[in-house]
Amino acid sequence: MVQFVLPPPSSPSPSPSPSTNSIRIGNRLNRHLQNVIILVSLVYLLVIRCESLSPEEEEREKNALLEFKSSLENGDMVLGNWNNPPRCPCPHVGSGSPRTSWTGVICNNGNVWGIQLDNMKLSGEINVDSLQQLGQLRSLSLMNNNFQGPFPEFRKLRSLKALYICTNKFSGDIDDDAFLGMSSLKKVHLAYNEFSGDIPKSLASSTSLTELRIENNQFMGPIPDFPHTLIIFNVSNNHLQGPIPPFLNEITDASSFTGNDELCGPPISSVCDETGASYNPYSTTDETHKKMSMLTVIVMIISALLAITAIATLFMLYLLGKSRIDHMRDYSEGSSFSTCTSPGGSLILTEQQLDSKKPPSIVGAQGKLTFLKEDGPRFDLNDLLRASAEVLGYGSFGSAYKAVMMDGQALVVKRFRQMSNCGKEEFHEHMRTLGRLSHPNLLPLTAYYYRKEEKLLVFNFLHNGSLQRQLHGKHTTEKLELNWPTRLKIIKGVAKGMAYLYKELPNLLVPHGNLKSSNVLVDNSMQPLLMDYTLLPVVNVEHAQNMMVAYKAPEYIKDGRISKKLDVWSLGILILETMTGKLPANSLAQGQPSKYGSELGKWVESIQGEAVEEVFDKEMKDKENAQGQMVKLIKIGLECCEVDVEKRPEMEDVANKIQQLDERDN
Ligand SMILES: Nc1ncnc2c1ncn2[C@@H]1O[C@H](COP(=O)(O)OP(=O)(O)OP(=O)(O)O)[C@@H](O)[C@H]1O
Repeated sequence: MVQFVLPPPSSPSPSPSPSTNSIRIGNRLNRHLQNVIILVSLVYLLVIRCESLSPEEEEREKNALLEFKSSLENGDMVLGNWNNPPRCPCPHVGSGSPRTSWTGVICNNGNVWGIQLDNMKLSGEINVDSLQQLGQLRSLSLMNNNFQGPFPEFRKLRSLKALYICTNKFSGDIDDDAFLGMSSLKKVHLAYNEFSGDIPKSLASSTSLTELRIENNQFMGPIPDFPHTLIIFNVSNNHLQGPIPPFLNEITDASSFTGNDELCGPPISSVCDETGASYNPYSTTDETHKKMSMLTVIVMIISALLAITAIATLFMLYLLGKSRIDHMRDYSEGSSFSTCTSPGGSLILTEQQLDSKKPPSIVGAQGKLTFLKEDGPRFDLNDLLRASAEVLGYGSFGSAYKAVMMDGQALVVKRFRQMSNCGKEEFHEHMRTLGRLSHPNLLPLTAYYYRKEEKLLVFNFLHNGSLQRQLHGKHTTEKLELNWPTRLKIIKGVAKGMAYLYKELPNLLVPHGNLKSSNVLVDNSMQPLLMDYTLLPVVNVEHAQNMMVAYKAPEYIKDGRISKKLDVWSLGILILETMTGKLPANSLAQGQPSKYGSELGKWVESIQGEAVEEVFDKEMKDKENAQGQMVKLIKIGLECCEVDVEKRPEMEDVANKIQQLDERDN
C-alpha cells in the first residue's frame, strides 16, 4: 500500500513585522504552498485508495491465484514469477509508474480481471473453487494447453464474460445446466476438444451470448434455438443433426456447419425432409435417401418420364450440371478463418477458403486495405478473404494465417486483438511510421486494415519460417542446416536490424519490444528478418506488459524500470538460445542469484573453462577452428544478460561488436 506523508501542521505564525514585507509575502506563499500540497495529497490519496485494494482483498486474490497454480501440474515451472516480487498479482507501484502484474494476469483497478494462460503446455486440475475467490474475474483463457477430463464447473464463476478453452483434451458430455446462472457470459470458445453429447441447454439460453465456437468436437443432437445476440457461431465438424435454426443462416455461412452430415437447411446444401431429417439431393448412397417421402419419389418418377425426349434429357443434364457446380461452390467458398488451432501442434493444419459473397463471420471486414509502399503487388480485402488460408499459430496478440492468393502469392495475415485502446489516427500514424522503415533485416509491413474492433497486418510469407522453428522444430526435410557460419550470419543480421531500429526510432524507449526466436524469420539465403517489431505504441499497455518479451527483463520485473536496455536483454537471450540450441525458460533465474539473470545465462555461466564445448548446441556443425569466435559471441550474449542495467551494454555497441566477429579464429 502506498503511504503518504502529509505536511506537518504549521506552527502559529509570528505576527508580521511591518518592516519585512517580503517575509510576509514569503509566509503567505508558504501557506499557499502548504494548502496546495495538502490538497494534492488528499486527491492523490483518494484516487489511489479508490484504485487500490484493501490488504485483505489483495491477500485473498493472491492466495486464490497461488491455490489455482498449485493445482496445475507444471504451474511452478511455467508461472515462475507468481509470488516473486511484485508479491501481489496487481501491484500499484505508484501514480504514473509502470505496473507489472503476474504472468498471464490481467488487472483492472487493482483487481484480477482476466487470466490468460494460453500456449503454456499446462495440465492438471483447473481449480475453479480458487478462481471463485476472484470476485472481478471476467475473462478466462486457457487455450492450447494439455488439460483433459470433463468440463470443469465453470458455472461457479458467475460473473465470467469470456471463456476460452479451445485446443485442449477436454472430453465427455457437458451437463445441460453447466452454464446455468452465468448471465454475463458473452464469449464461449470450446473448439478443438473432445466434447460429446448434446449442446447444453443452459448455453443455448444464455441471453448475452455473442460468440460460440464449438467446432471440431463430437457434439451430437439438434442445434437448439440460440438467442439472437450471437454474432460469431461455428459448430463445424461435429455430429449434429436436424434443421439449422433460420436465424443462424443470417449471421454466418456454410463453413460454420460443414462436417455435420446430418444437418440440413440453409445455408448448407442438404435439404430437410418433412421430418426435419437431412437428405443430400446430390448423393446417391446417402442414408437419408431412404427417408425420402413417397411424394418426392413420385415427383422424381414423373421427372424421369418427362425426360424421355432428347431435348428434355439434355435440358435436365444441363440443370443437374449447373446445380452440382453451385453445390461445390458452396463448399469451396463457404468456410472462414479459424482462430482455434487444431490439437497437436502450433503449426496448423486446416486448408480453408473464405466466402467472397458474405463477410466471414470473424473477420467481418468492410473497407479497404491500406498499402504502405508505392510499388509492389496490389490486392484488395476480397482477394485476401477469397484466398485459401491456413492457421499458422497463435501469438501473444492474436492469430496468424497464411493466405495463398489466386496468383500464388503467399501472405501472412495477423489479427491483432490487443489494440483496442489505440485510436484510429494514432493507429494510422504508427502504421505510416512502420511503412517508412526499410532494412534488409526487417520484414516489411505490406498492408494493414483498420476497424475499431478488427486490426489486420499483412506481410509476405517466408517459407522457412522462424528461427525458433529451425532451432527447435521437429527433424523434417524442411529443417535447414544451422551450422556455425549460418548462426553467426543470423545473429549478425538480427543485430543489424536492431541497430537500424534504434537509429531510426530514437524517441522510442523500447524500439522492438518483442525480440525472440519466433519473431526472427529466415529467408532462402538464411538472412534473418525481424518481425513484430515496434508495436508497443499501439498495443494495449497491460497486455504488452504481460506478453511482450521486453517486459521479462529483470529490472522491469523487479522495479518496473523501462529503458533502451530491455531489447538488449532480449538480444542476449536470443544469442544464447541460438548458440546453445536450448529453449530459454520463461522465468528469471531461480535459487542462487546470478549476475546473468536468466536461467539460460546462469547455466552458460556455470560451464567454465575446459568444458566450454558443452555449451554449444550439439547439432551445430562446421565449428572447427572457430572456438575463439564462438566463445566471444557467447560472452557478448552474457553481457547483454547482465542483471545490472548499468553494466549491460548499449545496443549500438553490441551490434558493432557482433559485426567484428569472424567465422574462423584468426
Ligand atoms: N511472415 C511469416 N512467414 C512465415 N511464418 C510466419 C510469418 N509470420 C508469422 N509466422 C509464424 O506463424 C506463427 C505464429 O506467429 P505469431 O507472430 O502470431 O506468433 P509468435 O511469433 O509465436 O508469438 P508473438 O505474437 O508473441 O510474436 C509463428 O510460428 C511464426 O513464426
